[in-house]
Amino acid sequence: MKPGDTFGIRTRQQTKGLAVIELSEVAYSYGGGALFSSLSLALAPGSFHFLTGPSGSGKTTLMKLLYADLRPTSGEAWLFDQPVSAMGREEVTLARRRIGVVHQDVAFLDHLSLAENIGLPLTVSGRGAEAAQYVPDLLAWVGLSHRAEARPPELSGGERQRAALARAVIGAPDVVLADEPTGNVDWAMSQRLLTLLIELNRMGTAVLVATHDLNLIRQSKAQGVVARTLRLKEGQLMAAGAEL
Ligand SMILES: Nc1ncnc2c1ncn2[C@@H]1O[C@H](COP(=O)(O)OP(=O)(O)OP(=O)(O)O)[C@@H](O)[C@H]1O
Repeated sequence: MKPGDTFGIRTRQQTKGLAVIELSEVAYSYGGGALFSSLSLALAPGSFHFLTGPSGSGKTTLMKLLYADLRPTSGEAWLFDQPVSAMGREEVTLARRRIGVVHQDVAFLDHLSLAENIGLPLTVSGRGAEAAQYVPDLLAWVGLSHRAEARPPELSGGERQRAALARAVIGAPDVVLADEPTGNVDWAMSQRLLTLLIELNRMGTAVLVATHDLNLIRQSKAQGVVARTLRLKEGQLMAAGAEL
């Protein structure tokens, strides 16, 4: 596969309606040199991607472009078939409700309980009744029912990561973007998180996981996941190969 290839994801015209999120020949710079000059990637509904690459290669930046936290310097990003360049703040906010993000540095509101934190994406949008309905199920799904009333500072690293995943999916997103979701946890916990992500994907959610952990990617294959692994290096996105 050549650098710059779009991984079978063709051109924008051919993919219209086939991607939940798409980047088309996107460039990005923080102000110095270009981090990316022409990146293309489309996440099909229900797809599973891993994103690897050396530290500083731009994985977090790429994820921010995928949920329109950053806007491309040139090229176009599409959220659910809408070009981000034509979207106002309100439209981006609405589109983001369909995207669950698990950040590298998980942040919670420390004065709220874990249950309240998980329900927050719904309660802030006036859907408190739904939060009350779904939070217990989500706590059970991630194995944290017994920690519902705990404050975030009391949680272990693995508990925080699982809670972050529960919070990311409470709005039933079409796609989940997880940045190093297993960064600070041991192998058993990272397998548990991977299993949760696989379950989500089997229910139809598109998933993209940025990770340094090649064992995690191998493990997903052992669990029968059909995942595409991309490697970001020197501004180029390539299919990862031999090392897996
Ligand atoms: N807000 C910012 N302003 C300026 N430069 C930034 C900013 N955020 C990131 N960078 C730089 O952009 C490059 C890519 O950073 P990014 O965090 O996207 O990489 P990464 O692959 O996610 O790294 P890691 O694996 O270490 O988390 C790095 O050189 C980083 O220093």
